[in-house]
Amino acid sequence: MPENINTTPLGDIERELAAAVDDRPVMVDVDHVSMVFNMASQQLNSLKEYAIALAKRELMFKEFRALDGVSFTVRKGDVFGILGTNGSGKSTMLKIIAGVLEPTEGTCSINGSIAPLIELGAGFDMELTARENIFLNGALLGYSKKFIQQHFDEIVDFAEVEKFLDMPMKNYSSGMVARIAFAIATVIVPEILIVDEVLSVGDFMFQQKCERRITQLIKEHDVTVLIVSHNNDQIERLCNKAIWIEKGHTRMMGSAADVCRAYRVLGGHVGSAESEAAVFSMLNSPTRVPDELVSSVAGESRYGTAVKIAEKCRFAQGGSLILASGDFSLPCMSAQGLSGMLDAPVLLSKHESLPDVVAQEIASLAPHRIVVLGGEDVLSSEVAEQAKDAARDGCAIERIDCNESVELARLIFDFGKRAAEEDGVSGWSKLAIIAHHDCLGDLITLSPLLFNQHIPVFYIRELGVIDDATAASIQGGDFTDLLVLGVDKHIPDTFLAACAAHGVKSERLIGKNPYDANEKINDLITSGQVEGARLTIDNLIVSSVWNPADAFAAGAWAAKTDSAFLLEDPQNLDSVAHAISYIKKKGGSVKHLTFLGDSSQFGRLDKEMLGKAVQEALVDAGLADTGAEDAQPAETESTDFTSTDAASANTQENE
Ligand SMILES: Nc1ncnc2c1ncn2[C@@H]1O[C@H](COP(=O)(O)OP(=O)(O)OP(=O)(O)O)[C@@H](O)[C@H]1O
Repeated sequence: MPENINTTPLGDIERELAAAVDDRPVMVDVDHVSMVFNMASQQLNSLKEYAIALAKRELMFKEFRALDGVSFTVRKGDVFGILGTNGSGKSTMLKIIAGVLEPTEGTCSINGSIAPLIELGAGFDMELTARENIFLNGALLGYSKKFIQQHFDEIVDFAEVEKFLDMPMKNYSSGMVARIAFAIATVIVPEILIVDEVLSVGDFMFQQKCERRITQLIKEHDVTVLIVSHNNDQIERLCNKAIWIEKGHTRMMGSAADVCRAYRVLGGHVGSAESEAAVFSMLNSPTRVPDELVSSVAGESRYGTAVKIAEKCRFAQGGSLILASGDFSLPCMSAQGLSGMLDAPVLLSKHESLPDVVAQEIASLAPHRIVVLGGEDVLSSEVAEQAKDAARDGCAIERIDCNESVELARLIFDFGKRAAEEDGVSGWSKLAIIAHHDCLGDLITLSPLLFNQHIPVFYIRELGVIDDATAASIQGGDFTDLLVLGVDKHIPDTFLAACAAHGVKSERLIGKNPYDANEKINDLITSGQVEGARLTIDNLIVSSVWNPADAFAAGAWAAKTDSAFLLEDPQNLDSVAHAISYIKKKGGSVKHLTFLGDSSQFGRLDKEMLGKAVQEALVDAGLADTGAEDAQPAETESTDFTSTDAASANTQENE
């Protein structure tokens, strides 16, 4: 678990505690419970070492506070969820409620019979068969032998283990153990059912069966249930109330929907307390996001995404096409300027074979020329063949034959120079970029400018080392300006001085962190500082820092749709808070968001939060209504954040 995880309360815990008072009987009353474990402070490798240390009175203990002053009340019929990241104290809390542990401070009162499903297999002897264990475990839970005999078939039926009854339980999977444990514990109708772990180890079908049984116990018998689960959706589905415990502290308490919502966005995520407060406040803002404000573009893979992007760009048929490897980012970034010069889409391929979706797009674009970026090690000759087969007859394959990114970038520049002369198109910009390999995010952010202004990108070989051929290309008279992505140790001042001697002015672009650099570059793009270019930002293309490959080929699309890139790490609250404040700072100029990638990159709430920031900025700028009368509670909000086509509407508008 990250160390810098926040533990301060979110929302008003006292108010929630007061609000919890109603007429239903209190079944579980947890009052300022703390649990302190004593742990040996030095590492002892054997019992012998332990005994010696104890005898010598050298054994030092340090206290570990697994729970710190936690209070809550569970009333009859409540289904109460406990959320928290690993090691936050959830199981300890349930063990205290089940009477397995005595709290160090505070009290825990229980009113009714409990069926605890806490430590799976705790009541089983793994050497015995399942049949024997059903009796053993039943006895431990206080059931008579006769009662078990009467309910034996019911338990076996529910657990679906009939065929394995006479097999020792040591051969059972954890899911099968969970099935039997759940079946035994719920064969009687307890007043309080405690469910830990069980719902997360069984398979999906069994989990659903357990959920149905729990729902039945609640509806038909008014059973009170406490559930610990890592599965947010499960807690939200089953529970009416929830508490979020983090490192033993209560972070939030309230309706399961509210707590799960906050946990989804903030739980286990790192970031400063200020960032978290900003994100939490946006999460709770009642602003309604109009459907058309947010869309997504996602193919089934990076190859499919690049195709979708190319489709949105509406490139003319019969032109040029650039084929790059989906595994190497640097050539893709170097290709953005060439892509702009030739008005050619960049499509991505695997090394050994051309993905079908790419072959189809090549067929539909019917290019007269395909520029293959890289040698045999980058894209195999089979790929080049398959691309040629997919294209129309007579399509020329021109390979820039080099397997190494630094040299390949330089050769792309040479290729562009020749192509501009031969095709009579406007050639390279007077501005070049030199970058350190780790500046991928910066290059993605720059890619609309690279496309729009035909800017080449060169790379350094290693820390402080610039190839002679690269230096010669930069200083050879084609450029007047150099944008430097990297600090002195990457690209030394001595090199910049040599460039100046050749009439090439340089400027370094350095951000405090990737998000700051992202903002600085977007400011540069929109400032008009780069000669001939003042791009506007209507649309922000939000790309996950974890999956930049989706953005490898998106420069053309961004340039053609007045878009800029916003790089975000949805699990890093500093990044999310930065994105929110950046959008707000743009003061209504951003009118649309397009998220790159599927729901594994950005969840519904991630999209909703940035969508709210855009909408609020538009309202503040007088460009949109508050929509206050439409505002709906968050959980019933109707916005569908999965639509994928607002961006293509956007493309049409802008073309
Ligand atoms: N008997 C014990 N002695 C010492 N430390 C303990 C003991 N039981 C639990 N802990 C510690 O207390 C903390 C809370 O543990 P607990 O099992 O309650 O967390 P949890 O939220 O249920 O975690 P998980 O989601 O991983 O199951 C952990 O750091 C754990 O190592």
